[in-house]
Amino acid sequence: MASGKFITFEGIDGAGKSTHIGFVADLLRSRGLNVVTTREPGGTALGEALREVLLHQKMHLETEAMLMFAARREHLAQVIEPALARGDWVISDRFTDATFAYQGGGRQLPLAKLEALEQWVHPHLQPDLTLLFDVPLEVARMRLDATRTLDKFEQEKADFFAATRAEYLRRAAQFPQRFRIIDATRTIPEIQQELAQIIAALQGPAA
Ligand SMILES: Nc1ncnc2c1ncn2[C@@H]1O[C@H](COP(=O)(O)OP(=O)(O)OP(=O)(O)O)[C@@H](O)[C@H]1O
Ligand SMILES: Cc1cn([C@H]2C[C@H](O)[C@@H](COP(=O)(O)O)O2)c(=O)[nH]c1=O
Repeated sequence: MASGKFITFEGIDGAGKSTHIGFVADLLRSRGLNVVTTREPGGTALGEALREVLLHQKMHLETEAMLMFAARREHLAQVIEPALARGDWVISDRFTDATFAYQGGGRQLPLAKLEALEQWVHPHLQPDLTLLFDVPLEVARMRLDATRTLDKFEQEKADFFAATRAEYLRRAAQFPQRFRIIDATRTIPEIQQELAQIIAALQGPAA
């Protein structure tokens, strides 16, 4: 059986990552692949309940980081690991890079503490491909303001998002083999054209 791959979408709030998940999933499905789309925090009943708490309640920053990993543990056990074991492809709207970027960069939690949690929760699994949707803060803010009521993270100030974006970019430089930085200031069709090329290269020649 062909083995599925694990693709994650990352970026600061409003960068535009969620807009493209359906497009990439449809591309893969059009090639006959089984695709599971999911998100973090969330993806399971417990994860979605934790998401409500995480996105709307104030808490100690270490509690926040540990709850992100608790939701992830359940997500891995119930959704991600079984899907990959079946040979399905998994697309997740955020994964552990988000914890490093938001709790490590934005909230300034020591990265060593997050590395310890990562080692505990998924010592042997990393995404095959991480698409980092990158935009300047002002662009992200404008896109968010246009659309919705802001949650706890989206209400953070510019310096929080500057630190979050910087940590994403630092990780992209640290793990160049799995990260692709997408210039998300471009139009949606331009971005989709690049995504199609990246996915084709990841998948290899059509059968
Ligand atoms: N390339 C683009 N150009 C213009 N508008 C865009 C672009 N990409 C997304 N948008 C719009 O920006 C808004 C935010 O997009 P989206 O929800 O995909 O962002 P996101 O990065 O997933 O945000 P969050 O992480 O907060 O969910 C939406 O209204 C979407 O239609
Ligand atoms: C996984 C994860 C997420 N977050 C933050 C990032 C976003 O502000 C929200 C999720 O909302 P989205 O609109 O679905 O992207 O949660 C975080 O701080 N740490 C994490 O590990």
